[in-house]
Amino acid sequence: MINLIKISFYLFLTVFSILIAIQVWKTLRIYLIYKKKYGNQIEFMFFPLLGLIYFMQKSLKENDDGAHFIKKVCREKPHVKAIIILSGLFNYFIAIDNEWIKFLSQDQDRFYKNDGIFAFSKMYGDSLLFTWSKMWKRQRALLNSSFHYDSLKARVPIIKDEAKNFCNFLKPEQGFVKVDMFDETQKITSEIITRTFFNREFKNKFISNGKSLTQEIGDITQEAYNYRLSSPYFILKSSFLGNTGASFILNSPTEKEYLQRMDQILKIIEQDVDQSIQEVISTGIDIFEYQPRNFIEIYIKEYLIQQKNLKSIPQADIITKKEIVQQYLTFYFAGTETTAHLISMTLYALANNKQVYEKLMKEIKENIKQYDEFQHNNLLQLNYLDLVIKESTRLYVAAPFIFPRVTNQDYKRENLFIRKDLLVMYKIAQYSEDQSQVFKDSDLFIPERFLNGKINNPYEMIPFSSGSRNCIGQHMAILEAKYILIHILMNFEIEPVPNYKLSIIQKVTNAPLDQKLVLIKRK
Ligand code: HEM
Repeated sequence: MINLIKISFYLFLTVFSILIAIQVWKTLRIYLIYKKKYGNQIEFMFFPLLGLIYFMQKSLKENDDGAHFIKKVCREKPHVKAIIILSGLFNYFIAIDNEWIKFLSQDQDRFYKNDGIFAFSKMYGDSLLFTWSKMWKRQRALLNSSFHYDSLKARVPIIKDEAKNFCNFLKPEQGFVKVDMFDETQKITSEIITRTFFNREFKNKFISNGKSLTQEIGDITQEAYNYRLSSPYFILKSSFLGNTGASFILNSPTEKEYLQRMDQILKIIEQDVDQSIQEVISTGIDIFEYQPRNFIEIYIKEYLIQQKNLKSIPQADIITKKEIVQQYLTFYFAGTETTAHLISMTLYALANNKQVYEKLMKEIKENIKQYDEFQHNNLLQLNYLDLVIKESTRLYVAAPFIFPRVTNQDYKRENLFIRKDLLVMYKIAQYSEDQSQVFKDSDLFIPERFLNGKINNPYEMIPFSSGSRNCIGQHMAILEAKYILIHILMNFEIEPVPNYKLSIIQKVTNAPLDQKLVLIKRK
């Protein structure tokens, strides 16, 4: 018996050592190939197992910004075209050269996403953010019309209505108060996404332990993201099995708990999808004539038409309820925190830049008398607000780079070569100072900078990414930000928090460590 245990142990040790040796060799090979081909045009960084997460944490600790290590390379080593971060298990190629970023954003169909959070396929895998090829094309074509000017304009009443819930607990006599800006704005952006998707509210929807459903969607996504990046067990498992394989076999107790929580969310949302399907059917209108009023009805119309004749439809074109549920989750995930980030960081910038704040208030006062009466056309007169928001997306980028991509084949275009065993990303934040006059003093908040001439290279600043997989919701995000900011600025005064130190942590999106960003008082 003891001999058997001994033999099993040595066998395990041998197999484990071989696997480690293979990974070490693969990693070393990447280093040698790229060093030989590009020399100092590539910046190499290495930390065993943790790789990227280690450098983000170090950067946060030392520079109060999880992405500072990339900014540093862009500023101090202008000859560097890409950063390769090696960990032995997951090796990243991050393009920072504008020409290379252009190539990659133009050739997005050569890459796909198969990772992001633990069990990403369960929550998000069949949705616009993560699908690729034919399925992605079909979804993008179906959803594009919902983001056109007229569709967005139709959502203004919901946006205006929700904006009024901002800090509704604050009374004028309380004076200036520190509140969690991220949380307050996220409550609004989250309801806007839900109401525009389902045409009803999720405010009073709770999961079994009493937590709100939307809070749970945010929490599980964040926890599953952190787990994917930091659990040695999952990192090791997924390096051999891929994210999807590793998420569903040999599950640890934590993984089982995550999967159960995800199941609960999916089940509740599927009930809402069923309810919406029944609502459409019960109108009695011929489905071919039905005029969808929101995202879900666009889907339901297609879904019900397909159900009449499923056999004639190619597999990739069949819409499932799972896809509809995941589409809601994706809009929620992609559109809630990011837009809340834009609004709350703009408030932070205004509180800390008095001249900008006063100039913007003057513009708002001159053009808008009453929030309730203010029309969509009034927005066109607020040119300075445009600049303020643009500057906010530049300086306080919601994400420094795109989600990692993989490719089945080595990629080559002109002098750019990417091996298929690398995870590929490109920088979307603006970091280099020497690109043009526009980006002079680029750590300062100066909305007027965009009046100082032309940006030499458009790929230097692409907060919503670029190319075919750019952000489908970017105009909606800007529209929401404008209406919500105008409401806040007309009804509240803001001031900087004394001794506040901005520290940016990289969660699924960027976020300040201390979310009580400004002092705020109801007028
Ligand atoms: C300030 C707010 C926002 C920022 C900064 C932002 C940024 C981005 C970025 C950088 C991407 C590319 C990600 C990648 O390729 O890895 C993206 C994609 C996407 N965004 Fe946004 N986003 C914002 C708001 C929104 C909103 C409001 C929605 C939906 C209502 C939305 C929905 C999406 C979707 C569905 C994709 C995937 C598009 C595709 O792959 O075809 N985003 N966003």
